[in-house]
Amino acid sequence: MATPFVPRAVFPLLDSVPRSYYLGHHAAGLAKMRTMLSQIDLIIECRDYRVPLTSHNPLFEESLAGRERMVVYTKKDLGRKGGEEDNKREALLRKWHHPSPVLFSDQHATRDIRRVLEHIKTANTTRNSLTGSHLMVVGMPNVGKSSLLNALRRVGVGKGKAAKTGDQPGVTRTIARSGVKIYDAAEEGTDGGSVYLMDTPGVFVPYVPDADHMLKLALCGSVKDTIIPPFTLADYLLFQINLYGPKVYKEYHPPTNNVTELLEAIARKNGRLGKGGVPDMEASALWLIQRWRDGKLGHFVLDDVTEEAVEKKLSHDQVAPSSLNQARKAHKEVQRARAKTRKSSAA
Ligand SMILES: Nc1nc2c(ncn2[C@@H]2O[C@H](COP(=O)(O)OP(=O)(O)OP(=O)(O)O)[C@@H](O)[C@H]2O)c(=O)[nH]1
Repeated sequence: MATPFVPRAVFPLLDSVPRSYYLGHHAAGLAKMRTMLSQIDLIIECRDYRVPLTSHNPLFEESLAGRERMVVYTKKDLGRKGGEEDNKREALLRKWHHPSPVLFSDQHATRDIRRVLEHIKTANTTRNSLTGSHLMVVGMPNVGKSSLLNALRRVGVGKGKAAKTGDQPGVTRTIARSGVKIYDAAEEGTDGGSVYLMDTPGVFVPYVPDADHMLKLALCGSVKDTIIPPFTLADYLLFQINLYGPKVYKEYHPPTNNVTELLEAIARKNGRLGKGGVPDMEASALWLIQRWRDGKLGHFVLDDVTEEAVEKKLSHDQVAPSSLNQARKAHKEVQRARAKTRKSSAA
């Protein structure tokens, strides 16, 4: 009888995975957001539904404190299975962010977008009806900020796309002079002014605590695909898929923990062969990753959201170095300590 498949319980901690992706336009964007804060009535913070804990950026807490906030978990369609587990997770996230409202959205689901709009309007009735309300959408790179802005505009004022979107991070790099109208009070005949939403560039955390965080964020597209080798990322994806359900790739290979075997099978089936019929592993790795990002290899959440995990995250953020220089220093210290350990064990 064949032995049952056992997925890997842990993924090896890889020292080679970079732990920072804090770019010039992230820092510049954040600095600009800070200067604009006094004109902003409400901040919409976007986080990725698939990584609710990992896509939390303490920089926003630190830099944009003191403003009313709403948290929107984007790309719900890619993470939600539609069961009790999802309800439990969502309840926990609501508790975590209380008293800020928490919403979950799929950019194409008009019902979700309408719900976000309703919350915005409720907050808006208490504001200045002459100048209107000015909102800012913030979040990690590629989390779906511009898409949310476009969806709110579509549902709110029935107009087309105003912000450029794309499947790689860094499409929005600057902040426009004025916001985009997403609600017209005169047209609707309501109290409170119209609502304008300002798009901002995605801002990455200065320094992620470990390789696992970086791999999750890279899988969700917060990091450019050139930063982590596709083979490593595909291996991490396979590790995650196997925990969820290894049958999703059954048309290519039976359940396996060996990414080389799976990528070779994909290359053969998709005809991605190089000279002499050698499987193109990189092309297959990128294809596998993209297929998951498109929601074609299962819908699941990469973070394990429990009371304990939320507590841990909160206490880590409180003690973790948040400034970039401190973060770099801490990273170098860790590297030095590792090198020292390696040297002494080699001696
Ligand atoms: N499936 C799904 N995809 C989404 C959703 N929202 C956004 N996306 C996709 O995610 C990718 C990134 O979306 P953007 O709106 O450009 O993300 P951003 O946060 O503005 O990105 P930056 O410019 O890096 O700050 C695009 O390919 C979108 O089509 C969603 O609700 N569901």
